[in-house]
Amino acid sequence: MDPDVSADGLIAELLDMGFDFDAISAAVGAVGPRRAEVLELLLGGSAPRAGQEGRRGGGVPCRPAPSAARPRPAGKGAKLPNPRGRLRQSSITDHVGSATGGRKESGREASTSLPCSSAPGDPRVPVGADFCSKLGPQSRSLVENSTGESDQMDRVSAVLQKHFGFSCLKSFQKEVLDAWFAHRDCLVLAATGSGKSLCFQIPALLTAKIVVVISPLISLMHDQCLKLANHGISACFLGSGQPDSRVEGKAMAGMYKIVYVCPETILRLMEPLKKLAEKPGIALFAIDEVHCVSKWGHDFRPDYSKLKFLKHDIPLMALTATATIPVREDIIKSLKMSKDTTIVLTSFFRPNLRFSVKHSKTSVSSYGKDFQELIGTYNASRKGQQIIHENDTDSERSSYESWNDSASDYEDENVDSASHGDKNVGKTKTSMSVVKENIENELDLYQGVDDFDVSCGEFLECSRPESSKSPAQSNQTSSSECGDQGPTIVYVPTRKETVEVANFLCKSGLRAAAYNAKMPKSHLRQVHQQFHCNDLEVVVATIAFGMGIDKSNVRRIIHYGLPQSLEAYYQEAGRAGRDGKLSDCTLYCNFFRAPTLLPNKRSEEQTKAAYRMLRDCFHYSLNTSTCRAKILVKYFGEDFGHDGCRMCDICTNGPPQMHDFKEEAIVFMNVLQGRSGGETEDMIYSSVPHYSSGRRGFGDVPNFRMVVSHIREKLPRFAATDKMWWQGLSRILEGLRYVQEAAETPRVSMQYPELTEEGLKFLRSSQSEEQPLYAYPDAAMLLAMKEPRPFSDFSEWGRGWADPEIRRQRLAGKKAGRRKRKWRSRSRQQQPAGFTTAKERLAAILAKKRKR
Ligand SMILES: Nc1ncnc2c1ncn2[C@@H]1O[C@H](COP(=O)(O)OP(=O)(O)OP(=O)(O)O)[C@@H](O)[C@H]1O
Ligand SMILES: [Mg+2]
Repeated sequence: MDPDVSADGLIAELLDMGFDFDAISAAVGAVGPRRAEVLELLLGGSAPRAGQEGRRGGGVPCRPAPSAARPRPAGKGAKLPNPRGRLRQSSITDHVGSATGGRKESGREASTSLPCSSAPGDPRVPVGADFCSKLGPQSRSLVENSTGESDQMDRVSAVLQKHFGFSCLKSFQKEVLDAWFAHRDCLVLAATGSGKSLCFQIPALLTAKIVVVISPLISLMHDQCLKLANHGISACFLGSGQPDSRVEGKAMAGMYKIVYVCPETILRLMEPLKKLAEKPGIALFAIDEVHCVSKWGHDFRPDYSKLKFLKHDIPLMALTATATIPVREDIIKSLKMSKDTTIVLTSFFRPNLRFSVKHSKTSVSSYGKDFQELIGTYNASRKGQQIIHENDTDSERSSYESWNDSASDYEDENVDSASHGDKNVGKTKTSMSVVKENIENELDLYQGVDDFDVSCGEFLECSRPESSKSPAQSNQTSSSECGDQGPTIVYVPTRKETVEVANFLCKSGLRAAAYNAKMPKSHLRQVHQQFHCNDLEVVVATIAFGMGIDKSNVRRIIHYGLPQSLEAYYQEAGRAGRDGKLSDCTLYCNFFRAPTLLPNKRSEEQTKAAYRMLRDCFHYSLNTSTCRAKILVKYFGEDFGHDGCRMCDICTNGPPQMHDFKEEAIVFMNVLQGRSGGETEDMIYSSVPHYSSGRRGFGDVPNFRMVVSHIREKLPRFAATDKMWWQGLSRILEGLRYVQEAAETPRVSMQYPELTEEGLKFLRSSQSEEQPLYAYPDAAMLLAMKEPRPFSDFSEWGRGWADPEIRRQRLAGKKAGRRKRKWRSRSRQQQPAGFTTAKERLAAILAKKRKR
């Protein structure tokens, strides 16, 4: 049992995990501030206690993770090899030499003690033994002659068939292995799900040396180790959270064929690694998800950038599916990869992924509408099974049972500009800043690998559990528990939302679970396992459940809220359809709310890059005319050969009608230029409120809101136009290079638009020429046109808002009103026994703390 902790500390921790305050207070009230019990209550009694692998009642039995929580003690032979010298580059002759004669010395037999069998396809055959019998003395000249090449491929094929059950390598995998055989560094840029892992796993089977894999997430390392163990390959992962220090010792003694290490840990392991390079030798350093090396990448991890020391005499293999061209250049530079590095580049296009984007407030109030289809899909596929959502006492009900339905509170605090329009600009802004602060605190970021430490990390090779199946089939076959629908991953931006959405889906009868970095490790481990066993229909996760996760039958990826970059989006979408079957990737986002959320710790340079990535992502969602797949692969520098994917919402629905924006463009640009809107003489630059205030040091450059307000006020025919519509126009004009952002750190939406030379030229020529300016309206413009909002309200509200006194009054009124509503709605709810006491107790604790 977890030790008792202080109540407020516990509350803070649980809030961090994303649980609702009221649910926490009720749970604490019921069982006292005891972490394990409170967690168990919040997780609906399903979370196993530390070290205990459990499963939810009624679910299909899952195979327990082999040795996941049961590290074996180190064997007697687990001594560190003789420390001598620096890392020396291995060569193919070394590999073969070791394979032929070095097996005994390696000390690895302690863990590869399974009998050598000549039965074809037996995964338990020690690979080195098989090679030596096959290759004999000729093996030393493998690189030099063509016979050698075919021998290499024979060996690869044998290993591939035996351990992985695949009949042949993909051509890019062959190229990568060729580079490794030729002892060259290699940068592998290949689509998600294309099979990059195999490129560094196979070398471990072709030599008696060790492959060291640097990987950013322990959940990912866990995933791969588990699979390798099932394929008869010993592996382990090392992290600073590794509870069993013996695993590290054994790994550094060469007892596992593949050692996964997080970048933080490898820096600490330099000395033991040198010894390992001496004996039994390191065949390869692989850096998976290598985009984390680059600070221009979406998941920059500072410790990755310290990996350049790996550039010793051992080949480097760096792999990623989501690196833009600048990121690739940065990777090569940061890792000091050699000049003759082989770059293996495949198409990033995933032809079986069907992309679409939908507008949604993405708040509690829209769950019902947005998840209706998903709920219907699973419920329909489980015809005959009882749908649970009406039965509160059912044992399979939500694992995130919350005692309050705080939807109304939530909505109060998340005023949505889409529904209230510009007249609520000020109101929205205040709420947004509150929300922003909360969300920033709740964002899951890969700051430390410990967050994701979900297992003990030793995976000894074992015979295949489902021997009749090929490993390639093993996670496709038992999808009956997900109906025939395959599981879904819902990605949400915050930890709180993981709990809220999972709770909602559970109440609707789905087998759903939340996953975020702050949740207890035992719970994360269980979710992982249930997901892989097809025991869960939906995992609602933050980015913590993203990179590298390989499950073949994921049929749907739903992003409920905008991701922070297109790289992250494509990476997460890439979890779908890894079996090649048609799968859906749907992004729900609020077209009316430009995202503003950025990671907390960042330099100015990173802030700019983060805004740029966020902007690209927002523009992707607003696109109405270009094939989604085309935009995505183009983002990664690929020229999309086809017209379109013929599957995404754009390809199937077609673009909207083009519109001639010339008139509006001239009005907008004239105002930017400080001239009249073209009609009324008094509509001059200086009359725009705050125009010449020089706010934030942008001199006379106008604020976007004021420009729009000015246009609407002065030109009655534009009175009903929406600011978002004008933002859309500014995006079109920015695309044409007629306007640009004057702010030094451009946000997602334009804030301080200014005319460019091109724009001036256009304005001049527009007076004489009749040329139209045809363009496709974007999704926000289309929506704004569908729901026009009158100007007068905005004008009054906006003006009032500009007055500090009025603003103070309004804010005070709004706060009081919100508090009142929240209190009323809470007291209306029926609280379970003990709630009042718990609340009082908590209030007293918090008050006491505050006093101190
Ligand atoms: N030669 C092959 N033939 C058939 N299937 C293969 C082959 N190589 C790999 N696969 C399968 O492809 C799937 C995806 O592999 P893997 O996880 O290595 O992809 P990845 O490229 O690393 O993707 P991501 O970028 O998302 O991490 C795996 O289930 C693997 O078994
Ligand atoms: Mg991978």
